Parts: sequence; structure tokens; C-alpha cells
Amino acid sequence: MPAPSVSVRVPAKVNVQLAVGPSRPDGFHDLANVFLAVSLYDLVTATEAAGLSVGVEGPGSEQVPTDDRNLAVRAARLLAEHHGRPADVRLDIVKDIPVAGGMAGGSADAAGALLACDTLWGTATPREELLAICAELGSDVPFSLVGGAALGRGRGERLTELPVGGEFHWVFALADGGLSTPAVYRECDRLRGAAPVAAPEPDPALLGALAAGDAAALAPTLANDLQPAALSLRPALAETLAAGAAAGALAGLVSGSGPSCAFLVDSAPAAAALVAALAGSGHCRAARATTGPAAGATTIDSHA
Ligand SMILES: C[C@](O)(CO)[C@H](O)COP(=O)(O)OP(=O)(O)OC[C@H]1O[C@@H](n2ccc(N)nc2=O)[C@H](O)[C@@H]1O
Ligand SMILES: Nc1ncnc2c1ncn2[C@@H]1O[C@H](COP(=O)(O)OP(=O)(O)OP(=O)(O)O)[C@@H](O)[C@H]1O
Repeated sequence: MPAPSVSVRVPAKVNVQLAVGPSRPDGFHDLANVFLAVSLYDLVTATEAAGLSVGVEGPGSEQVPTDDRNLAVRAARLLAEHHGRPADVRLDIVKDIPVAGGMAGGSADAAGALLACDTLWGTATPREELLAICAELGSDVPFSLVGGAALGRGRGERLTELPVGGEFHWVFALADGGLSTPAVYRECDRLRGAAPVAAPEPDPALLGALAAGDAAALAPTLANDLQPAALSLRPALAETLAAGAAAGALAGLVSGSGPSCAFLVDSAPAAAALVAALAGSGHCRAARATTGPAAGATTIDSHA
């Protein structure tokens, strides 16, 4: 008999709007963060074992730590502590979400590990408690669990679900090498200098376009306050954005802290055409077509 195991699929995200407020005393920034989950997934499998270990495979996996710095390992430990039980589990992560790509890959693995361990261990943690553990692990982790579309307030961890009136088509240009999220926030502060920074607020036109499922209306409202910082640290991203625009995207922006770039298009054929154009442009490592909203962390296989 194989050991009991549970597999969970977890989506990447794009920040359709990322409004960044001033730096807080705790080093974080208050946000109006409009998250959309997209159909690019990591797979996290939790298998019964003595002790805690992790294996990671897929593109960029050599950059992912396999010790206690791994967010999925930290998630399993926190859940075990929460229930006063040993963190006995083998975690296997298959990455498709780019590492340090601004698409919440590590956060996805943390949310996936929480759900997989909770099912494997039979701990049946109430949703609110799981979300609190997610928030302790990182600002993006609650959204990775929930998926769909949501407005994140505070540092992005306080979520309100958002209505979405249809499926949006997105193409991602994936970059070689990552960008450090804290470094991008620091660069944002540096570029802003001493100028006063407005309190971050969601854009009503953007929320309306999401609710209507209207890509043409959504396109001009896409906004990312971290984009100037990501471009400052990685100037070549301007060429990637220009290549997507020239190849017919409705709009494009840097995804979160970058360096992945996200392009909105109006149909699946348009997405396929843009993938082909970007892949041959020399301005990205790879291009991927996705749709959103995608479901949050979902158990796809359970032999617990
Ligand atoms: C850029 C985004 O991906 C947009 O969704 C997130 O804001 C980043 O979320 P994350 O990767 O889960 O970030 P965390 O692990 O919580 O924080 C990493 C670091 O990013 C910076 N950080 C993060 C979130 C936030 N609201 N303000 C910040 O300044 C801080 O320097 C923090 O120490
Ligand atoms: N399971 C994991 N998967 C990926 N990276 C991890 C993981 N655990 C820890 N890390 C570390 O976290 C860093 C950031 O990786 P991640 O893929 O989460 O970035 P990101 O997608 O840019 O994050 P975000 O969009 O939430 O800011 C990596 O450089 C890696 O060292």
C-alpha cells in the first residue's frame, strides 16, 4: 500500500491594480491590491512520513530553498504547531509558477501545503484559522488559498471577494531571473523620495470592468505602483512591455513586483497569437497563455 497522500493545485496571481501607500513603521506598505488568480499552477503533494522534508522540481526549482526557509515547510510547521502535533510530512512541489516572478509562487506553495497537510492530518482547521495562518506566512498567501478575484487591504492580507462577470485572457512574458520583492518596494520608496503619498484606494472603473467581464473597459484601468520600481531595477522590461503592445495586447503591465509582465487580450486566439509573437521576440524566456479568474487552492487527489 502506498503511503497516504494529498495533492493540491494552487494558482498564480496577477495584480490588476496595485496601489501602494506610504511605508509603515513595521516596514510594510498599506495597499489597495486587486488580485486575480490565473490558470498557471504549482502542485503540492503532502505524503505521510516521519519528520519534515521537501523536494522541488520544475523551472527555477534550483533557486528554491529546501530547508526551513521554504514557505511550504514553514506552512506545515505553523499548522502542526497550531494543532500541537508533530510536523510529520513529506512535501513535493512541482513548480510551473515562475520563481521570484511577481506571481506569488512561494505564496501558492505555502497555501497548497496548508490545505494538503490539513487534509492529510485530518485536522479540519476552520477557514478563518487557516486564513490567519496564511497571513502570518506572507501578505499574498491568503489570496493564494482563496483564489478568484479579491481586494486586499492592509498589507494585502485582508481580503474582500470581488465579483467577476466573465473570463479574462492574459498572456505572461516570463523573464530570466527574478526580482526581490523587498528590493522592489524599497526602490518604490526611493523613487518617490519625500513627496507625499496618497492613501491607496481601488479604482471604481476597474472594479466595474471586472464585474462586467469587459476586457476592453478593464485595459485602460490596469495600474501597478510598483512598475516604475521594477523598470528601474530591470530596464529591459520596458522593451518586453513595448513588444507586447506592438503585438496587439489590449494593455500590459508588470505583474506585482515583477519581472513577469502580464498582457490582457480579448480572446483565446488573440492570446495564442501574442504567445507566438512574444516567444519569438527575444524579450522573454517564455510566454504563457492563461485565463482568470482561476479557483484558489484545490485538492485534486486524496488518498488520506
Ligand atoms: C508585490 C505583491 O506580490 C503584490 O501582491 C505583494 O505585496 C508581496 O507579497 P509577499 O511576497 O507575500 O510579501 P511578504 O512576504 O508579506 O513581504 C515581503 C517584503 O515585501 C515588502 N512588502 C510586502 C507587502 C506589503 N504590503 N508591503 C511591503 O513593503 C516588505 O519589505 C516585506 O518584508
Ligand atoms: N516554495 C517556494 N517557492 C518559491 N520560492 C520560494 C519558496 N519558498 C521560499 N522561496 C523563496 O522566496 C523567494 C521569492 O519567491 P516567489 O516565487 O514567492 O516570488 P514572487 O512570486 O515574486 O512573490 P510575490 O509575487 O508574492 O511577491 C525566492 O527567491 C525563494 O528563495
